[in-house]
Amino acid sequence: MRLLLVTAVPAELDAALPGGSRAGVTGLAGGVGPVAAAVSTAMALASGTYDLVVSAGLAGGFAERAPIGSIVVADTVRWADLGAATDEGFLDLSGLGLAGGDVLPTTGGRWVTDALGAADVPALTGEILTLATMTGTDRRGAELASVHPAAIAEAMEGYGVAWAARAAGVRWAEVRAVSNVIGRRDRSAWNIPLAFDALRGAVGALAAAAA
Ligand SMILES: O=C(O)c1cccc(C(=O)CC[C@H]2O[C@@H](n3cnc4c(=O)[nH]cnc43)[C@H](O)[C@@H]2O)c1
Repeated sequence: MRLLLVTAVPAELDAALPGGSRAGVTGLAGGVGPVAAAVSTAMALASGTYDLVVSAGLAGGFAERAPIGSIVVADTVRWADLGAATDEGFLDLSGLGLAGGDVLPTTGGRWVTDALGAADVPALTGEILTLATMTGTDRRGAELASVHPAAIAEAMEGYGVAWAARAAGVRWAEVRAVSNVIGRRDRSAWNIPLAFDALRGAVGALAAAAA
């Protein structure tokens, strides 16, 4: 198994994969947001051969769905702010009569949950939203929780990684550690050390299964 692990920032990669690579796993800090993630992933897939791409890093967890320190695994990913904000509410691309922007079911999520299960790493599975704009108010967090009842977490890159992997015909998944509760931005309430410990454990399990 040749696994490409794509984080947003180098600190996430250092935490997830100390040293940047392991047998069977290549790490890449691809940048923040769906566009940087998609371009970096597409370039990596064009210059190397991989069986699975994993979008990994920190995430915000929806209150009472994914607590700080938990590992979340996507069964589907959705780019939740791709569309139009209208007086009648948010319209996604299909609501605008445009193609693209579909919810993407992961093609490598089962391999990931099996690998985590084999290593006794607890994980929550559900939809992970991709947002170009990180949620920073309680009002927006409550709105997203209501509109997306199956969503357990949000991050900023998963959909971009998935889009690039899908275009290249490579299986993909999203695995994250929850560092903060989605809502009013309060950097002091983020627990990055706890999330990084959890992320290191989860990625270690994936590396063991890939080796
Ligand atoms: O401040 C630090 O020390 C620090 C160290 C490592 C990473 C960070 C980040 O800010 C990572 C940003 C990255 O994390 C995802 N993320 C985390 N929480 C959320 C959220 O509530 N909503 C959306 N995205 C979130 C995201 O994928 C970012 O790219 C800071």
